[in-house]
Amino acid sequence: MTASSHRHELYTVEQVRALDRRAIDGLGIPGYELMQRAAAAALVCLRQHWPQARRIAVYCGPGNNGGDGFLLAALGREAGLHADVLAWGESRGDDAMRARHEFEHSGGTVHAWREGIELPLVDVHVDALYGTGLQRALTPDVAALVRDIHATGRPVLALDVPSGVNADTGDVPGDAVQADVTVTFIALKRGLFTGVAPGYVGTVQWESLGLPETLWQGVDPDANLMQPWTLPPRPRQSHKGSNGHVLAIGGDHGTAGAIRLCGEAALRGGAGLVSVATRADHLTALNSARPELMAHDVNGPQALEALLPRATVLAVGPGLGQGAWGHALWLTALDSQLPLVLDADGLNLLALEPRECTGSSVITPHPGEAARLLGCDTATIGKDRYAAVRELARRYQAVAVLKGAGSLVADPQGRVAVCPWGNPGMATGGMGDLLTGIIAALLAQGCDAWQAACLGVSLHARAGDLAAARGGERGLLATDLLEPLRLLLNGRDA
Ligand SMILES: NC(=O)C1=CN([C@@H]2O[C@H](COP(=O)(O)OP(=O)(O)OC[C@H]3O[C@@H](n4cnc5c(N)ncnc54)[C@H](O)[C@@H]3O)[C@@H](O)[C@H]2O)[C@H](O)CC1
Ligand SMILES: [K+]
Repeated sequence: MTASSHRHELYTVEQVRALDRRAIDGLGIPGYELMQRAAAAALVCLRQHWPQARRIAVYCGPGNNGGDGFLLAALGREAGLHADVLAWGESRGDDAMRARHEFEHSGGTVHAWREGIELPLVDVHVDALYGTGLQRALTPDVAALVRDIHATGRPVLALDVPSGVNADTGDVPGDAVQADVTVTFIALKRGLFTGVAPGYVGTVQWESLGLPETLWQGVDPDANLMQPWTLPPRPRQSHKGSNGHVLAIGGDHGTAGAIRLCGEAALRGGAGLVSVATRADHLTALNSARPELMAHDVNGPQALEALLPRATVLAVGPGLGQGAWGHALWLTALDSQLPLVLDADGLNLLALEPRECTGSSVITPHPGEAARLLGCDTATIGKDRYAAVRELARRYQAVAVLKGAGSLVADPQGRVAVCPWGNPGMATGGMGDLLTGIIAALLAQGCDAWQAACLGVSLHARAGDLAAARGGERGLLATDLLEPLRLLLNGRDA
């Protein structure tokens, strides 16, 4: 493996510290050398992104993140940049203090930052306040500094982690630096890619600090970033029966749209046949809107059971409701032991009547549904999305998709994949119904639950990015994703 193969691997802070230790104790590279390499890599990154920058301000915190900042400022001065350094708190630790002294001995001046002082007018602000050592919300004074930095309107380069972001979970307990670029060292921290963190990191640039491959031997990443991929082209002799039959179940009175979106997404996702089991009063609308869907009036479990023999995959929940009708269909679907995707009210019913799912099942909760499924509040889910998605998969013995910025996929064995695509325009009604249909379609085409969930989440999010790139995020509708989805599914997005 080359170092670049770590570009998609995500690690916990504890693992990164272990890699740190391995470099220092195992490879004999002093911690200070790592700091020097981090500073040099950060300066290269700064010059790449802002080649015209002449003046920088570096805000140094008390630990080694601050140490990186002092050395970056010293190197910047050597390279002809004007570097203002403002330090918050006394430097702790030999390396950080040594770095501060190196900056001062190079002729630099460290200004003690205190609340209310005027920030220097610069081209780029460098955030070297906190990195992986952040343990709690920023103190009010540092939070005020962060707001002052944002108020200047000048770009921000964050060293290793934007200060205020929990590098392990992606949670931001208070304020945090809003970076344009985050240059992160040695390994990608998993917290940079999920929860609220994606809104703070800007462009993430990974720097290996030139450490040898041996460093990573025996250290398995905690999670992996999804990469663009799609299904291989269809065999020429395909026929509609060879790509499965999705049966979408839902659409109680007044919520026909959800199950229609799910059914249509299953068609666009490549399923050979798609049927919809729903209320009688929706059939006309469904047939006229999308005649390729086979719409069935099911008034109860018996009517649904009559449809099951022809189905290969179930999509259960969009618009299902939690009344007697929906509950009876939900129970029949789960008892069928067919591969299934559970979403929306299908998940709310599961939270009320918890049970393990069959082998090939995928559950797709947003944070609120996840909270109900785990018996906690939504804030707890956001505090550690990795723990939440792993618990969902374990408890329900299904592949779990925890939706939201940086959607996560976990299997019951604890494997986790992170989606690096998607945008705020996708936070609108119907997007979840689409995802359910896409995942069902991929199951119907032979993907196992893990593949179907990962590919479905990535295609859905990439389609959302393509659609937003065309017309903007505001006003993005679920149906806007259907055409880009088809392009991506067929590898035609380039
Ligand atoms: N392996 C690598 O990736 C390298 C990491 N380097 C840099 O070192 C930091 C980690 O340094 P550390 O001293 O452990 O912690 P921080 O500098 O992030 O934090 C400083 C210190 O502050 C205290 N603290 C934590 N949270 C708060 C808070 N909310 N309020 C006040 N004080 C707080 C705590 O005691 C911390 O220890 C890493 O990010 C990299 O930038 C190496 O230099 C290069 C290789
Ligand atoms: K930082």
